[in-house]
Amino acid sequence: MAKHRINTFKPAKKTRPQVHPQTIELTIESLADDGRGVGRHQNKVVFVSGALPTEVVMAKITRVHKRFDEAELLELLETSADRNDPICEIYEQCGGCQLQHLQYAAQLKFKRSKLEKVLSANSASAVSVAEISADDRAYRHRARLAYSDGVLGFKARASHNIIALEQCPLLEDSLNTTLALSKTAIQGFLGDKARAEVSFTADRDGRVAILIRKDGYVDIKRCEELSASIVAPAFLHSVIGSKGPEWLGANSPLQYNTANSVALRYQAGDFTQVNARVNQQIVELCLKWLAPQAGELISDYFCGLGNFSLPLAKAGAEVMGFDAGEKMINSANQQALDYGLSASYFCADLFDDTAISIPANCRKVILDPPRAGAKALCEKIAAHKAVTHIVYVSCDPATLARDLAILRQAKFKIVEAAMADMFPHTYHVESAVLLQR
Ligand SMILES: C[S@@+](CC[C@H](N)C(=O)[O-])C[C@H]1O[C@@H](n2cnc3c(N)ncnc32)[C@H](O)[C@@H]1O
Repeated sequence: MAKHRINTFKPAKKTRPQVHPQTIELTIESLADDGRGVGRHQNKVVFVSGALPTEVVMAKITRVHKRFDEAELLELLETSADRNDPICEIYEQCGGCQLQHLQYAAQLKFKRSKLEKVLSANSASAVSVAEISADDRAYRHRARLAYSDGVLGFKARASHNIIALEQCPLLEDSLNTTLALSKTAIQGFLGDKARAEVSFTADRDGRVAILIRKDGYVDIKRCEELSASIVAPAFLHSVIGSKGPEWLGANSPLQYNTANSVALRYQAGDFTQVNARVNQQIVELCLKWLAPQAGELISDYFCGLGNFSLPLAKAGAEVMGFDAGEKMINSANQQALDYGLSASYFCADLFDDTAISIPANCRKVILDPPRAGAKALCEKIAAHKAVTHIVYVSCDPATLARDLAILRQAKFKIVEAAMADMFPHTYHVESAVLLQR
């Protein structure tokens, strides 16, 4: 008798999450984009914060993912020759810096290699990378601190907690002095319950504007009292509440120098480049690359206050600038008038391709987008036959790589490149690339 075949389908056993040993030993092979060491354990990638290439470490797995694990450094068994003592006491806890344990020269090499990878992915490995850097300390002319539960400081590493800040070696001296002299008054003003963001901005003349954005209403009388207690040359610029009125106190404009003897006037809250010395060098390089001719039209996308285009106009070009920040556009137009320059600025959302305009007679373009890059704009430029020169200033190698690929499809070639260390001791990479067709 034929036996019936019984289909004994058994559901596959659920695979259990792999049990990881808590503590592992591994060799670090490279640095990830966010500055963590990358090693392998049982063929799986492990990111270890604080570990450097060539080091052998003991690490504790803290998070398990499908394709990689994350781990905390427990002990260094072999130490890299590039290891450094951090320059800040709270480096291990603070979320502001990621590379203080790496010698500064090696940080520059790491950042340069990130740009080189972008270039080689875009068939431009033969293009050499110029380097722009300045002091690796006291370089920040502005800082945005968080305030919660009575604590004023930077966000902690991998957490929403706030680390109380006394001094930061990356801040310009005037910011550290202001922090020391006004912290208690600001804490008294905000109390224990409020959550707020407190920004300090130092201008080229050493004045420091304090801008507070806080939960809830703004008590005008208490703002006046706080303003009176701030020690000059610092001053309370404004206090902005999430509900109700703003206190616009001493909001006279600040100034910082860009290139070509142009001083940008700005308000606390406007976008300014964090590192004025590095910024000046980048603007000078971009001016050299674009070689503005008298009367020729150059468009500046994501122009902010006109950091690139006012110096270009001063060099003789006619410029048009575009940015989403309405206040900055108004300010750029006013400064063009004050300097008697041929520059006009327009408000536009440059992520919306229907809002992007490229003038018909525009051969040269500069763009300086935020980290999200400029995909819609690059697609427009690619299709615009008149454009022959592009300077792309980027703060994110990943979106730069994506956008360069779009431009390459439209026959643009990368001819120059520079890595600018705008943010020493952090993993952020600023770069500029010149393309031509
Ligand atoms: C990296 S900053 C560069 C500003 C200026 N080029 C400079 O050097 O000071 C990026 C600029 O992009 C602007 N921005 C951000 N999102 C935008 C958008 N969707 N459309 C237009 N501009 C935008 C910001 O207002 C900011 O001014």
